[in-house]
Amino acid sequence: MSAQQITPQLRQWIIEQATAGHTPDAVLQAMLDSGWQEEVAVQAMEQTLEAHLRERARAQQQQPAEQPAAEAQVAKALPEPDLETSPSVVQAGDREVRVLLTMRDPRVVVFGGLLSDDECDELMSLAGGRLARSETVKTDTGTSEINAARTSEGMFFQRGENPLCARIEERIAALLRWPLDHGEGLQVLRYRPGAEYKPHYDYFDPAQPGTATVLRRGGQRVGTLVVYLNTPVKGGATTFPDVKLDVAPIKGNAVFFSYDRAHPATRTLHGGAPVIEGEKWVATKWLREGRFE
Ligand SMILES: O=C(O)CCC(=O)C(=O)O
Ligand SMILES: [Fe+2]
Repeated sequence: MSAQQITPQLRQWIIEQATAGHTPDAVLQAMLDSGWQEEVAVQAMEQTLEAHLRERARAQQQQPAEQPAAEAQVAKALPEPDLETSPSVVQAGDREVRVLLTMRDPRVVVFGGLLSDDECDELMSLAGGRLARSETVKTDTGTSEINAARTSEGMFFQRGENPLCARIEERIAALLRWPLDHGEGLQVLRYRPGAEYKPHYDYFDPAQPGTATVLRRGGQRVGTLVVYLNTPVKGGATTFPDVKLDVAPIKGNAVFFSYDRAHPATRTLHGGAPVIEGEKWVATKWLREGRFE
């Protein structure tokens, strides 16, 4: 076999598997199953998930820390736009963004014109060639499978990977008053007709065995910003079933929601409704409670 390269795509795939809660062993096994040389696979894992591997060694000696009861957690700082002086617009660094809707519980804010049409088009074309059907590793067998709940195709950019991503990341950091280094790289998803993302929570489930490990890198997710890169012809709303809210996917607009704890009580259950006609493209930015390096 010729020398195998550790590509950014491979590193991104490893991070996706880890953030989906799969153990390093399962991820490694999936790589070996799909033809990676063990030496290359291990090196890729180490480079990508040093903290992850350190935690695995530690986890063999100690049980993961107990999660405090949801009620016992104290209020923590969250990403939040500055809407105090004006309810209709917010200055997001280099761009003025419209505020179209705010909801207190769950905290949801819909923004208008976060990205220009040109920025949306450029982001779609940068992501286009790198889209792959979102795969996850089956925890029981360690093999890869297509996740039926998520029929979109996706890719991750590294943070600051290109000038456009860097500009958008700075804008989002200013918009939500949340440090740039507390954000994951932008994820781009494309839904074709019939594709959907069934209702889910974006925080890492404390009941999953892999979660304690995943949290070593940046801690919990505390906020999500979904930016619409195009306007599907029909379907594709972002839905919040607990509060019966549907957000229309409109090019350049974005929906933000935050969650102070990893618990359904946040009412941040949400999904991408099936696309009926045309395609739907989104860029998702997840915000962590700590530095995501
Ligand atoms: O496509 C959508 O509207 C929602 C996307 C989403 O939930 C996510 O990326 O986590
Ligand atoms: Fe989500």
